[in-house]
Amino acid sequence: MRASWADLAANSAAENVATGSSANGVAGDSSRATRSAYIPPHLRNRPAVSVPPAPTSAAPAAGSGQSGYGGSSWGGPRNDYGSKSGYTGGGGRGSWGSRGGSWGGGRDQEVNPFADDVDDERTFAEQENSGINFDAYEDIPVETSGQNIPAPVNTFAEIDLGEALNANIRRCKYVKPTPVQRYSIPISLEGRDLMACAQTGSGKTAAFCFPIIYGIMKAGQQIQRPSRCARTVYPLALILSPTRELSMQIHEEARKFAYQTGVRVVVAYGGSPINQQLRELERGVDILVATPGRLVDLLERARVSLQMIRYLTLDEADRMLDMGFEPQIRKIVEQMDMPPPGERQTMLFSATFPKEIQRMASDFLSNYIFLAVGRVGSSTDLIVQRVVHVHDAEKRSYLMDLLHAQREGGVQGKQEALTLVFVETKRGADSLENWLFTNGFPSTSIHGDRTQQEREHALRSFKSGKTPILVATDVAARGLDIPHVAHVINFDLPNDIDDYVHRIGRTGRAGKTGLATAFFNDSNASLARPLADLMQEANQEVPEWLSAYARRSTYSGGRNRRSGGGRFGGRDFRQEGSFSRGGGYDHHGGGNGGGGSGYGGYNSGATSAWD
Ligand SMILES: Nc1ncnc2c1ncn2[C@@H]1O[C@H](COP(=O)(O)OP(=O)(O)OP(=O)(O)O)[C@@H](O)[C@H]1O
Repeated sequence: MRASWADLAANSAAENVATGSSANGVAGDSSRATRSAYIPPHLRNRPAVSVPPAPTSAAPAAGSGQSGYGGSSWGGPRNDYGSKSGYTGGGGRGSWGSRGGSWGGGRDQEVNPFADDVDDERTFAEQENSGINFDAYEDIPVETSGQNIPAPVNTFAEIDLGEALNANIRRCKYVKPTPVQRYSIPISLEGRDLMACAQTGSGKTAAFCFPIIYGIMKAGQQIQRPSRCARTVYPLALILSPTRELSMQIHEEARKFAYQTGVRVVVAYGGSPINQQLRELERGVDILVATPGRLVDLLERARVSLQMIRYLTLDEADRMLDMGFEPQIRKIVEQMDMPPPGERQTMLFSATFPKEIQRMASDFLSNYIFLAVGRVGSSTDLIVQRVVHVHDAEKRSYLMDLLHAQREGGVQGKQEALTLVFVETKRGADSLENWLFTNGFPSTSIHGDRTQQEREHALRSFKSGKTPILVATDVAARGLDIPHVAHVINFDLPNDIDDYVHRIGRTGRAGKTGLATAFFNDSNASLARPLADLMQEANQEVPEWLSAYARRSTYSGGRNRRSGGGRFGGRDFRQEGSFSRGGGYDHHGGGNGGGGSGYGGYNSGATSAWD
């Protein structure tokens, strides 16, 4: 068993144990409550109609006559909390308590989730999102397949998401939808099930959050939840992700999108005190973001019921249905009280979708649309990939050279740039972090043997630039959206090419450019061919020695057959003759159309980098 899988196994195991450790960074951040009155600089002097400022006092927006949803008089979805919750509905914008707020008397104030953005602005001069290079997305290949596929949109204005959500989109400084958003939001708004495969850093989180938030806002009062006997809560949407940090991140993003919409988002993940999470749940939950282990714990304690789930999202869905997580996911989705496919809406998202996983995932879906959004198919590809031949014994000194060069010249001119170094084992991470530190490179590490507090502290320290080098196992490979990661170094390469795709995707996000360097030697020979192919498809320079490795490697199939081929991280397995369900379906190639060779099968029995 590889240590990187052990990381996750450790997570899972820990999720079933309520630790006695003190409050973690997410929930225990007392400074946030006091920041709710602060209006960040980028929101000052804006006309109120364009971006409603954060509330500055306990006086709620609810009852102001403004509707949080499109102008209708929507009373908010909170019908299972009654007077106990302190939420009074009555206006479009429900308000919940800040974390420290008292929940029995009066109406609590919803904490402004945009307040933290100010910290980023102070640390890094460059601001995100508004400067996104959308031209790079113009020639992106897109494929959709399935029946009656809704048309894509070009602008957010074409989609009716309601004023409150639109205001949050503006607060996030999203000017245009990204390609995956252009296609998937109309599909999801029509209530269709979806399997979406789109490149790393292309905005999948918003793509699944917007329709869920809108759907809950729209359903509003019509949703009748069971009366709250005992202390069971009934979320309407469930978003599952494989790691604690990713769940925390999705929660933070979703809270921004749901700000002042009346939709309440709560997170539950292992390694931090369950009682605190239970308290948050008791205050009401519409959207529950969770890791599987902690959710199973909550379900077994009957503190959460899935009976009212209308929306189910698996982020990093291929990972969630991989061997490690599949039993837990099946338990949650098929063996508890969740409505079956067809009665709930199911959305699966990832940057990679092996065909065998697609086949398994189709159990969870009903008449779904497959969406593949490819990489940018030109030399403007956002991540520059380099691979260097380095023997194990020389890796440290090579790394040192790279870091010195980076310090002197900056990566792509960015002095403040962050560097993420992936290693194979937890011990290897500790050892490399220590070595870097003693050699004058402030660094930290994240892996499954560190406590949750240590992991969160490490991530904060890295994000802030205090320790601009993060040594990580695969626990940090998926989903984490850390601005200013300019360089990803695969000190140890993974066994699985899809893991490589996710790792390098920690840079070059949201239209920005990034650099990925891989240390390759004989022990990585099995990766030579898929790596050379991937680099070639992305218009990267493939060194002659790597091509020679690739030619020599006997191609045995298995996990390293990339399922997407060409410019996609995955293509609809139903396109293959073997698919027999459901009859005919439409198939559209968008952008530059299809193309790509496609590797065909995927051997679920093969070991992955997570094992
Ligand atoms: N329409 C948009 N305009 C500008 N920025 C956007 C837009 N949508 C999302 N973003 C930003 O793009 C970044 C990447 O988004 P996100 O983390 O959702 O990517 P992802 O596709 O889920 O990546 P991964 O596959 O690595 O999980 C985030 O910082 C997000 O705020």
